[in-house]
Amino acid sequence: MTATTQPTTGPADRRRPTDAAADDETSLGKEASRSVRRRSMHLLGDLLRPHKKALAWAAVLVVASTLGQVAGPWLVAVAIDQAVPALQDGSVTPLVLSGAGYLAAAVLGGVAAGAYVRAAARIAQAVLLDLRRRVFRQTQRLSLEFHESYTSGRIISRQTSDLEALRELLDGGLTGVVSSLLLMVFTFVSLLLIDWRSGLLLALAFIPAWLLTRWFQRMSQRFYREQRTASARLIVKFVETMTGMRAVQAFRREPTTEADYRKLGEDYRDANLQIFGVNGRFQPGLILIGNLTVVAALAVGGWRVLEGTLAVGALAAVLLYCKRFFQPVQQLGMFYNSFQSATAALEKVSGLLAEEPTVTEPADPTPLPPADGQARGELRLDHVRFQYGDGPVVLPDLDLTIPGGQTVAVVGTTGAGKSTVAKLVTRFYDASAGAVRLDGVDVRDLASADLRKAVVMVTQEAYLFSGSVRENIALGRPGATQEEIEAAARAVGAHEFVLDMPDGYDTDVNKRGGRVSAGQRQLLSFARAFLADPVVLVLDEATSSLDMPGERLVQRGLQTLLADRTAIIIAHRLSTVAIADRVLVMEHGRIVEDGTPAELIEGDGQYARLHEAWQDSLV
Ligand SMILES: Nc1ncnc2c1ncn2[C@@H]1O[C@H](COP(=O)(O)OP(=O)(O)OP(=O)(O)O)[C@@H](O)[C@H]1O
Repeated sequence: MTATTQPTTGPADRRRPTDAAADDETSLGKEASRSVRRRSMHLLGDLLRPHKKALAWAAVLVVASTLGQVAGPWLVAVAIDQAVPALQDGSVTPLVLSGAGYLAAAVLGGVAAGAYVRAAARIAQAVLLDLRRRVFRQTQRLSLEFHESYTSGRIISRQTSDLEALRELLDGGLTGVVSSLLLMVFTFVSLLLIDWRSGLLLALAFIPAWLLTRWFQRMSQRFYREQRTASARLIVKFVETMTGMRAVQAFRREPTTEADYRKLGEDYRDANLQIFGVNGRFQPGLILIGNLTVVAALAVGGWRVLEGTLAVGALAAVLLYCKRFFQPVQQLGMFYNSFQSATAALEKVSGLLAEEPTVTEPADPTPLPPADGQARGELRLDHVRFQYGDGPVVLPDLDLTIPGGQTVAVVGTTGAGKSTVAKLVTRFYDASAGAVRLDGVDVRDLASADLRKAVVMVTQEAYLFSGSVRENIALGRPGATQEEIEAAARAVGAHEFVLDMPDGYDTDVNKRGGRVSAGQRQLLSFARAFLADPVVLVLDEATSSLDMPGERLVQRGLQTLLADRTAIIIAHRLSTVAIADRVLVMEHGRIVEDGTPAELIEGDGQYARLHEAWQDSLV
């Protein structure tokens, strides 16, 4: 399909506002923002559900490691306030016990922290693998309509940079966030238990820290969205330019594309700078609040020690706790960055995953009538009306019957709707009204496997997958034997040049058929279609990229391919039209002429004029 590999712009972009289309918005409304968040959370829940047990184990480990950490200052307080005085009284045991306790807490904390990191990593990797697969499966599942509006660059950025952002968060960030949060809570509770007045002081200091964090959250959420959008646009531009490199160079578009790319690169840089600007205020702000709190705790605590209302050891523990409390806050701030970027990524990925195919599989498919010696492959377009999304009507009312076995050539001015007819017959799109029927069965009622077997489309692009020539032909019928593959290649006239290739049928065609000419690529795709042996064949502009000798070669292959099956050929080349039983001339979505090539040439319509001009061009 041309459309799946070439990003479209223009009309496609103003069509159906897809769920995923929202991902280009940088500032969403409140309601939209909430629904996007709900959608992301739902996806996250869905991804984590299979790991419930592992998550519970990780939670046990993180609690154990945090307990190990907060026990330290408390044991210091015990040592100073109780063990040291006991030592002065001649008893060593309390000091030995608190020392041993400190050691045990440190070992427990360390071992549990290590096990937690490993457990969390296992969950994270499993979730990422699951998500990667889901995104890939989804992009294949979605209809052509989606791919024509959601550029391939955007899908690439979903699968790469967005999943990368999630990986960064899950790999390290999330582990850190959870243990940091827990450490803060445990530290605060321990402080309250040791000296509730200092606890209140800390709670007071937490107010400006909280306000600062909220400000940071708001700003960075916006800037991270902008950053991700800017990064996606940059990738889209890059992919578009690379996939359309021929057109870029042919039309000397390099300066324009470079200017566009530079502008997008600058936008990306600016978005990043904004993030750093916010970070640059948030981090030092928190450090300042943390240090001021320690100073205040020391001043108040020192005074109370002098007064005799606070023990020296308790003061030491208070100071350690105050200092420690703000360490995770800082860490949280740092993790918050990757958290933000991962949330934005998750929003976009969940948008993609929430898309539903517009062409759906019937719940209760109708089988095609069995072949009973009668000609099969009758196509009927029953008062078909069609428009792309909510765009203008492309086909107002197309009523057409193509008897089984007939070869129909469709010609007409550009934009007349010829390719649209092909897309409806192959059910890449569904009619907006009316129906397309194959042997009397509405194509919407056919199982997609049956439809794909019965109707095959060969496009101008004749896409070859990386792999051998054999594999590429065999795509027509998986499991075909070497003899069948060769027979198909022979039938369409591809066998000879395949044998001339370095490894014959085992030659790797490389990506996009780099080693074969356009005509040869076309013949290989004919062989693939021949092997598939469909009842209906649709050829979209199949010969338009060929030179004359190449065309003659393809022409012969084409005739073999068309024999005994219904065929719709959308062609600009009148040489292809000549082999058709019937010609349809289309204009503005309507059939304006319908007849055999000879009849139309005899007449004085559009086709006669086209044919005359073509004849003149040949002399
Ligand atoms: N994916 C799409 N989204 C929105 N509009 C589309 C899409 N594809 C085609 N159109 C519009 O539908 C109309 C018919 O297009 P179509 O491709 O069927 O014409 P065509 O006769 O095959 O033209 P050509 O000979 O140039 O290939 C055009 O106006 C085109 O702009």
